[in-house]
Amino acid sequence: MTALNTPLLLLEELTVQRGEIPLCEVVTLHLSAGSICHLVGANGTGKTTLLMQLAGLLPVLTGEVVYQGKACLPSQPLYVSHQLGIHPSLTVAQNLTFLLNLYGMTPSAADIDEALTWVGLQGFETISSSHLSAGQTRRITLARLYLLTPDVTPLWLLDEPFTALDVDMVARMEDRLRDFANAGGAILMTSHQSVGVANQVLDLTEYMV
Ligand SMILES: Nc1ncnc2c1ncn2[C@@H]1O[C@H](COP(=O)(O)OP(=O)(O)OP(=O)(O)O)[C@@H](O)[C@H]1O
Repeated sequence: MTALNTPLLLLEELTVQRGEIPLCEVVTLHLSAGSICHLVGANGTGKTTLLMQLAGLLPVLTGEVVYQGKACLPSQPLYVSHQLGIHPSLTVAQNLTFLLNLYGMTPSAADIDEALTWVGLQGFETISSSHLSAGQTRRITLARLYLLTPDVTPLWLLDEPFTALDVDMVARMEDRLRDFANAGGAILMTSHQSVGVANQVLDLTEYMV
C-alpha cells in the first residue's frame, strides 16, 4: 500500500499517442490515494488512448509514468474498457468469477451473490450472459467494483463506466467510487456525463497537439 503522502500515479510530460500519431503532449497528472479524477475532452481527443497506455495496451513512447514511487506502468490496475470481456456462452456468475480470477481473487458463492445483488442481477446467476440487455451485460463487468478493494487494485481506470446504466445504478456506482477512494484507492475515469463524486479533473483538450 502506498503511503498517503506519496502520489500513487504521476504522469510527467506524457505524450498520448496512437501509433505514429501524437494526440496530446506534455500531459501532467498527480493522482493520490483518495483521488477521483474525471478525464474529459471532446470525442477523439485521446481519453481512451491514455487509459489504454496506462493499462499497458498501447506503448508510452514519450514522457514518464511513475507508479507507487517507481518509474513503471501501474501493475494490474482495474481497467474497465468499452470491450466488456463478457463471454456469451458463460453464465452471469461464471463470467463474474472469471473476471475476478484475473485479479487473483477466488470469490465465494456468497460474494458473487452479493455483487450481483448490488448491480440488480440477483436471480440471474445461472442465466446465459447472451440473454441479457446491453445495460445488464455492462452490470456484470461492473459487479467487480463491489468486491475489489484498494489492497487488490489500488488504481481503477474506468472508460465510460456509466454508459447504458439507468439513473439508480449510476447513483450506486458513484457511492461505490467514493467508498473506494475513501478507503485509499485512486480512480481515473472518462464520462461524457458529469461525475458528482470527482474531486479532480484532467482536461485533455488543454494538451492537444
Ligand atoms: N483503433 C484505432 N486505430 C487507429 N486510430 C484510432 C483507433 N481508435 C481511435 N483512434 C484514433 O485515436 C484518436 C483518439 O481516440 P480515443 O478513442 O482515444 O478518443 P476519446 O477521447 O476516447 O474519444 P471518445 O470521447 O469518442 O471516446 C481518434 O482521433 C481516433 O481517430
